[in-house]
Amino acid sequence: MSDFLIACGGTGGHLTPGIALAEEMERRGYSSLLLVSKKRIDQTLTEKYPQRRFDTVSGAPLLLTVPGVVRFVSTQAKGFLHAWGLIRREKPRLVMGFGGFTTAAVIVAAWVLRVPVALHESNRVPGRAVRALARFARRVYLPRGIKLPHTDIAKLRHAGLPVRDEIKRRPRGEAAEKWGLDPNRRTVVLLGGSQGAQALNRWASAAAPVLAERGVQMLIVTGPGKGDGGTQTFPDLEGQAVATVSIPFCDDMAAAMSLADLVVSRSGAGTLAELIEVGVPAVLVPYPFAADNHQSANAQEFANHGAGLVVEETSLGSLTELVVGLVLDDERLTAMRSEITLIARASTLPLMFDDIEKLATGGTKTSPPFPRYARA
Ligand SMILES: CC(=O)N[C@H]1[C@@H](OP(=O)(O)OP(=O)(O)OC[C@H]2O[C@@H](n3ccc(=O)[nH]c3=O)[C@H](O)[C@@H]2O)O[C@H](CO)[C@@H](O)[C@@H]1O
Repeated sequence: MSDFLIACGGTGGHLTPGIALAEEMERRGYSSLLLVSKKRIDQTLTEKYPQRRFDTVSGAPLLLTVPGVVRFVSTQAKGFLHAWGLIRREKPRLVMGFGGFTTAAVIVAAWVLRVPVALHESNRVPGRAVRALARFARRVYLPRGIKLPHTDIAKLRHAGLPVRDEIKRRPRGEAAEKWGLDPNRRTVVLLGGSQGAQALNRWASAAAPVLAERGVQMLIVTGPGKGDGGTQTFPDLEGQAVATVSIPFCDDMAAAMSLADLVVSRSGAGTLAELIEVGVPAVLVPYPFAADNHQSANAQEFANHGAGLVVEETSLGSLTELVVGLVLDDERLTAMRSEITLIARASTLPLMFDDIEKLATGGTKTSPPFPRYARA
């Protein structure tokens, strides 16, 4: 039995908020089962949480080709049957979906079995899954200011993205030691989302000696399968060695962010929420092929708050100069960090958690207690 089934597979940006929700609900005395995909990133991330219960659900994104549609239908059907069995066995109070291709089958199965459903959209352009599934949900959580057309507004709430308990600022020395870096040097950390970003990795390799010359060290998270990792050193203007460390996957994002004076990153909603939690300014390079260009919308919002800058991938040629200027500019970095503190203070996450708990226990007018679905 699980109080919550949380469908959160497919990318790190879907999975980590699912873990964060499970952590919060555990504090409130509820159990959760997290449903993830069979993708390598899900398996890598889940290994870090042996104390949590995970299950895998089939699913594939909808590609508009004949094999793509066949694969979508067959994996969703398989996912539906599996989810049906799980819901009957686990008897959840609520099924929560964080979007993505593994959400659909689980949400539809829950709706058919009359289990309350809630959805969460983290991006500033709602994804296809959340748009299509909103009709089955009693509640849809959206980023502040984002609308979902054709959906009963009584269902909609604005809320941020839950981040895992471990995502807290840590002592810089401890973080530097983890990767053999110097706690007293300016540091740029490169992040490419959960899959890594080749274009940013190429930029970082070319920029590392230039940054080192100005005394700036780098930690580069290349993404799984996109590099072997290792340490290189380059001289600064006095001939002192400055390190650049590459790692394929970061299992301690709080430490990486705590070490950074400045992050250079893709603008997935997960990374942005974590940057806000740890309080780190960023130069954001949106993934240009994200659905409906949602990473640009995410990045623009972060920049509009004064927390960072946006550079399009087509302008990577100017990125090194911009990063060198910014990471050595104390006044600007301090101003950006204060803006981030203001964003963090405006968080409505506690309200969202209360609301989810109420939905699960039958406590709101818009969410009547589970009709015709009896908890055993
Ligand atoms: C290419 C693509 O479609 N990306 C989407 C994907 O982002 P994607 O999952 O790539 O990136 P996000 O920034 O949203 O989230 C990454 C998550 O993985 C964690 N992490 C990442 C790398 C690592 O080495 N270790 C680690 O733990 C991060 O701490 C974070 O929690 O889902 C997001 C949420 O729908 C979307 O906003 C993104 O546009």
